[in-house]
Amino acid sequence: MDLNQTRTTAEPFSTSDTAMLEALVPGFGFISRFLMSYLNFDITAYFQLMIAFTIFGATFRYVFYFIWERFSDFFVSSAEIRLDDEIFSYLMYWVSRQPQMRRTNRFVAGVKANGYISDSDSDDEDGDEIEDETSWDTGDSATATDESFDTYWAKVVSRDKYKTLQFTPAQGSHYFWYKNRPMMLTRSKEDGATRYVLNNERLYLSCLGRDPSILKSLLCEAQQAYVERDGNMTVIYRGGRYSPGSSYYWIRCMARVPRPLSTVILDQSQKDDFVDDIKEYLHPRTRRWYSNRGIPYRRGYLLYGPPGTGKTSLCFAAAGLLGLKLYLLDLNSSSLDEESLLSLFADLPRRCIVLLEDVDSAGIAKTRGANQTGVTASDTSSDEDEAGADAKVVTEEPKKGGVTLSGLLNVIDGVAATEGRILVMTTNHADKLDPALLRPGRVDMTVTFGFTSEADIKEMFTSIYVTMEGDLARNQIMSAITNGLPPSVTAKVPGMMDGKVEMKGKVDEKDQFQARHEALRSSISGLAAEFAAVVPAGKFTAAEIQGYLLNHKETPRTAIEGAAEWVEASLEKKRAREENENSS
Ligand SMILES: Nc1ncnc2c1ncn2[C@@H]1O[C@H](COP(=O)(O)OP(=O)(O)OP(=O)(O)O)[C@@H](O)[C@H]1O
Repeated sequence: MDLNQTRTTAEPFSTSDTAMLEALVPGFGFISRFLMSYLNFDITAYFQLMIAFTIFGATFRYVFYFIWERFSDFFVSSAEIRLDDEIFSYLMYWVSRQPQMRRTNRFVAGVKANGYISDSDSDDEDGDEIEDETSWDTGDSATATDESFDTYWAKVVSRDKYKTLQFTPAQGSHYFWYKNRPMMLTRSKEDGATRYVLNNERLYLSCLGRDPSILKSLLCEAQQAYVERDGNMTVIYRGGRYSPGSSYYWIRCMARVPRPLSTVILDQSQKDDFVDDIKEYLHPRTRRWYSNRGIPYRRGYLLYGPPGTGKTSLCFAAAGLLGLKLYLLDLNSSSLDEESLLSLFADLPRRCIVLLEDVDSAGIAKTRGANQTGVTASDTSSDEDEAGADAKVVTEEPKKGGVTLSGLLNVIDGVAATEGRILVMTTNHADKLDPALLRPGRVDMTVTFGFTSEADIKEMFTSIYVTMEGDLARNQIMSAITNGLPPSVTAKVPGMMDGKVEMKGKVDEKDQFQARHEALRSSISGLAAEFAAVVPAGKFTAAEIQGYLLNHKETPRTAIEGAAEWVEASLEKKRAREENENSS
């Protein structure tokens, strides 16, 4: 066949057409020449057909989407879930646990449950810890030697190298069955998403039919699954950002075992007053009472005292006792501005505790100029102070970055401030705080923490050395009940000889534990008195005493013997620090 002739007769395009095609479809000339020379196939002869197919395809696609959209409007129910809402985490958590979803061939792999909660939130971690501990404990306590620890530790270390992989569906649509109904989950990134992966993601959950109740029931189930994994743990959120430059959210950071209030060493009446006041505030009649009188339903507390005296511990214990979530916010962050603060407070649930730690160091205390006077919460009820303070708010110069005092005051009790939350602020220097921050309505109760009294020291000692039921695996309770106490101590405890428990007949293990526990506790109280006689009252914080005792946590006798030396060294250090501070 004459190639030149074929080309001239079959070529329906002029040179300029071919040039245009080359511009539209890069490589067109090369492909067409290649097909012609090797396969003797003239692509240009079919070009019109191809264009017709393309137009048909595009039209079909458009029509298909048009019909699908109309169909969806009438026959599909759909729920949109946004990233900045907690329900996003509920659904991701639920989805990541669905066997059908685990089989999807397009997924996001990660070591976090869904990428929206922090590492420490890994819900399985605590469980693993307990499992490991139990498997270590189940050996005979007498043989719980270095060797068994080494085995346990090798297991923990090797497991920690491998974080559990979690899989969530990738962007696009995924289909699954829920309660015998076909469902579709679409994960998409909306316009405006930045290079940060997490920005602006949405989930769409759809089902056939105009009745959305199946979607609501799935979302409720997801919420239940998410909430149930916390059990009675105290859930802690912190105000933070998913990425630099993005907005502030409350990010769930962990769920911790609640701290019993009894483990916080503080005057019992102070503890009772604090907790009773919160309980009274949370009572539904109080809410009615506030609203009937037009008083904003808010309550604020100031926990004031030297570092390490138990302010945070009390707040955490109260949250655990009342089953409230704890929201932590660091006012020192320079990226936190007033708008973020407002939106964070607006996002708070109705009942929760917001903890602002060390408000004195947040910079807001120093923005009010030099005319500050030493003020405590009790001073603040004076109208004069209040008026003066509020007047100062108006003249305050806005700070560059960070939160200003007026910004904080607005959030706490401005017109747009949220109602129902409990605000707890802690400080080491109440005198540095502006009176406006401390006035009633913002701070309604002050709890003062101080150095340990003699009774506190005894209580700390007892709480460290007494064996608690939860400390040990069940089969270790009896043998380890002596808790390292030397025979000289345990021999004096009824029913206990040379550190061993006398078993008289078959007695319920738990009752025996209780009886021995009581006996041992009274014997430890003797040691506690000895310790308290050496450690002077009013000189040390609970954290300091706890720190010392933890160095001898198995050997109370050694702790008592070394106490005098520790007291002297610690007091000397304190004196030197004070002198340093005074001279500088
Ligand atoms: N009153 C207390 N009762 C029991 N434990 C305490 C007490 N005070 C401090 N501790 C222990 O000391 C450590 C620090 O306590 P915590 O964080 O509550 O002190 P803080 O007063 O909030 O300190 P800071 O002002 O530095 O934040 C914790 O491990 C806690 O268990």
